[in-house]
Amino acid sequence: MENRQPDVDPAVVATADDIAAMRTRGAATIADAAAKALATQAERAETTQPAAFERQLRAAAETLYETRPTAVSLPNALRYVLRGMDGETVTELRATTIARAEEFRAELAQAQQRLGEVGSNRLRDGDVVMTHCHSTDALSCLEAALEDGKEIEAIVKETRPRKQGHITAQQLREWGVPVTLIVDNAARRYLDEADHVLVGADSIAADGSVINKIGTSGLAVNARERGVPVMVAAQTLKLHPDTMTGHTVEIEMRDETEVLADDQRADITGERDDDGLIVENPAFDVTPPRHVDAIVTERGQFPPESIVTLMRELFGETTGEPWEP
Ligand SMILES: O=P(O)(O)OC[C@H]1O[C@H](OP(=O)(O)O)[C@H](O)[C@@H]1O
Repeated sequence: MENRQPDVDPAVVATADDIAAMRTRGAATIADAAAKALATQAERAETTQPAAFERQLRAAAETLYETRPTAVSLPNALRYVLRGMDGETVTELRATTIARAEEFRAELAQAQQRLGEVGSNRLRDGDVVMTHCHSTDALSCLEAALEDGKEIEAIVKETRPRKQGHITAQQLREWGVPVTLIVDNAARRYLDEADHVLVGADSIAADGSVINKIGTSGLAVNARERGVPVMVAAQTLKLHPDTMTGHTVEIEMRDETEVLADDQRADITGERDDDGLIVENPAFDVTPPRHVDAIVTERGQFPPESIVTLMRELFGETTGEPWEP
C-alpha cells in the first residue's frame, strides 16, 4: 500500500498491507492487529505537539480503515482505541492510547472465551457440526465444548475461493476432532448428517442479518430446509452501529485472480482479447435473520431479531468515522 499519510509509521502501513492482502484475516484477528498497530503508532510518534500526535493517530486509523470494508470489527476497534486517547501532553496521550489498545486486546480475548462457553452450551455430546470458512469465534465454541468433555465431529466446507476451511480443518485436527472436508457444492448432501451449522460473522446488522463469508446465506437456506439449526458465533464487536441509522454494509469485491488465475483465463479466452468474460468475486454475503436460529455473543445468545436492543445498549445512537473526534 502506498503511504499517502506521511506521518503514519511504516509498521502501521505494513499491518494495513497485511490486512488488505489477507495475510492477516478474520474479523477478530484484524481488529486485534489494528489495535496493536495504533499502539505502535502511539509509541513511535515523533512529536512534542499534542495536536500533531492526535493527527498522526487519526491518520494511522484512516490507513488501517481503508484496507477492507466489510468487517465492522475494524472500525469498532479503531473507534474504541481512539476514544481512549486522552491528556494534555504527548506523554499523557501516548500512555492513554497504549493502555486503551492493550485493554481492547485483552477484552477481545476474554469476550471470545466467554462467547465460546455460551456457544458450547448449545452443543451436545456426540454432535456433528458443519462449518464454513474459518472463524475464531466459531472455533471458540467448539474448543469450549471439547474442554467440557463433549465428543464433537465436524464437516468442514473448504470455502472457495481462498479455502479458509483448510485452516479450520487444521485447528480441529490439532484438537483431535474427526473432520470430514467437503467441497462447498456438497454441503446440502452432508447437511443430513449435521446437527448444527456453525459460522462466524464479519458484521451483524440491526435487523439481525448476518454478513459473513460468501456462501453462508446459501448454506443457511439449505440448513433451514433440512431442519438443521444455524448458529452464528459473533462477539459484540461484530455489531455494526451504522446499520441502526439505515446504512447498509458494504460487501467487499476482491480481485478476480482469486477465482481465475491469469493462465486459467488464457485457457478460456485463447488468443482473443476477451473483455466479454467477467469474473465476479464478492467476499461476503448477507443471510437474512429468518435463516438464523441464534447469534451467540459474550453477553449470551440472542434471536437475530432482538440483536438491535443489544446494539442500542452498547453504542447508543452514535456513529461516524472512527477517526472523528
Ligand atoms: O472474527 P472471526 O470469528 O475469526 O472471523 C469472522 C469471519 O471473518 C472471516 O472473513 P475473512 O476471512 O477475513 O474474509 C470469515 O468470514 C469469518 O467467518
